[in-house]
Amino acid sequence: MSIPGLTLPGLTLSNAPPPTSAPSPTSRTHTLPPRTEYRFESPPHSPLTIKLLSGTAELFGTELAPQVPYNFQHAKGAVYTWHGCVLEITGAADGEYVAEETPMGQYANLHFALEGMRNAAEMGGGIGPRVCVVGPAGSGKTSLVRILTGYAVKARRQTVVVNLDPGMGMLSVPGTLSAATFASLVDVEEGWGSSPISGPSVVPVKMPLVYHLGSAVPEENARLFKGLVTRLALAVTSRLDEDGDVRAGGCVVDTSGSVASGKGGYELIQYIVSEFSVTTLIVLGSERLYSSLKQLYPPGSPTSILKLDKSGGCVDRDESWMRAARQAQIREYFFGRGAVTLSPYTQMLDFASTSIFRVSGPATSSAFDPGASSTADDDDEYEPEVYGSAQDKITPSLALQNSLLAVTHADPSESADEIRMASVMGYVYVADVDEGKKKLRVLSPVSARVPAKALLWGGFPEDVVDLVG
Ligand SMILES: Nc1ncnc2c1ncn2[C@@H]1O[C@H](COP(=O)(O)OP(=O)(O)OP(=O)(O)O)[C@@H](O)[C@H]1O
Repeated sequence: MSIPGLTLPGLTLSNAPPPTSAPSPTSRTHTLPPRTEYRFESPPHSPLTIKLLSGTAELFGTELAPQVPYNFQHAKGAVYTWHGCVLEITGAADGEYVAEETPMGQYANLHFALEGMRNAAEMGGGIGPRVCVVGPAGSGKTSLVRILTGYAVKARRQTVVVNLDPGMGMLSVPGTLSAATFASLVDVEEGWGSSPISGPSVVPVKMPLVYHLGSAVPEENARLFKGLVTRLALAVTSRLDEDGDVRAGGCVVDTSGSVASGKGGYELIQYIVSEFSVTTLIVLGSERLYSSLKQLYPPGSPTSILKLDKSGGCVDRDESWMRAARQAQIREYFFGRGAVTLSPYTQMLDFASTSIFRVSGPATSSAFDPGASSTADDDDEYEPEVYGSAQDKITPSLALQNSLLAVTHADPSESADEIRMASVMGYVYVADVDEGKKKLRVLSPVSARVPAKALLWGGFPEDVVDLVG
């Protein structure tokens, strides 16, 4: 047990420890005193393996099972211990050290405060805390959301996690916005774990609701972003309203660092807070942001603001690191990871039977204007580019090769805006385009025919050139 008084359901069921083996010659051990963490950066091409030999430890809020090797490749992270532990590390690290100063005490206190709100909600039949984490890029927002989710699961809560940072996907590919209820263990190695559309998983899978934003930062597509935020918020709110198991758990929303940059007077943060009726706004790593938001949400407003320390372990990731991480996430979506190897399904599609819509150009419909009443639309300094309408049905060409297509729930006959705003069933990868035979060879994570729905192409994430040989 990492945190006194909490139990971790399901761990032994999903991660049975293998027989203990003698340490390999390349391995080393680290003895961690209580309340310290082992921080590591694993290289892109060889795994760093961490095994808990004794004591208790957790990675971003999820407890490590004893004697189980966890593999990390092209990853940065920290294993924290409340009561002390011994770790066995195997493989080369790009960087590793044990840190004594961490904000984990603050994060645990926040968890207990949220538990208090959840208990009160349970007693009164109301909805639990709606938490939103904001801060600059690399300030540790996603890590904190994972920690809060892991602790909520340990406390036997069900919490809805919402990812509004399209830079990396949650239970999906990059370029998406998504929401999922976490009632079971969060995957230690894989971040958020697997969704059913990408095959079996060692830990229980979560069913995400996914939308295709198709850009890396919300401002590139601010209007569409708002529309999708509204749709996600409606879905999450109705889930919280209707599902008694989830209601008290509330939700935790992760955001993109770009919305904290101050452009437009934090208009997108205000939009998110209002759509999700956020009760608790957590600011990480920026005094300026905290001070500005305090003016927007003074004491007595329904949203309370809390500033927490950024972990000294948070590391900046340059564009080439992020690009490699995105490509790895897409590869895992189709092929799985580590022991869970998936067999994606290849199929041929006739040009005539596909309805592919290019994502580009300004949104034209006046009906699609979810942010029209927003004050910042009048802000002269803030002129977000409005791209993203599903405008033209295209004839497949070589330009599609190596790209992802979002398979939406929309029928091709629906309006351009409905198609653009539709939720996504999953993604297929265009492995080959034969313009002569008018056929596409696509890779799909499930062995079923690609349904005759509207497919979206373009934008972000970038092409993955060597996904299939
Ligand atoms: N305590 C820690 N020790 C080591 N690495 C850490 C620690 N906390 C976070 N990191 C790493 O730092 C990087 C940035 O953290 P994180 O992704 O949580 O930040 P973020 O604010 O969500 O970033 P972005 O806005 O760019 O998505 C990640 O690679 C994460 O794994």
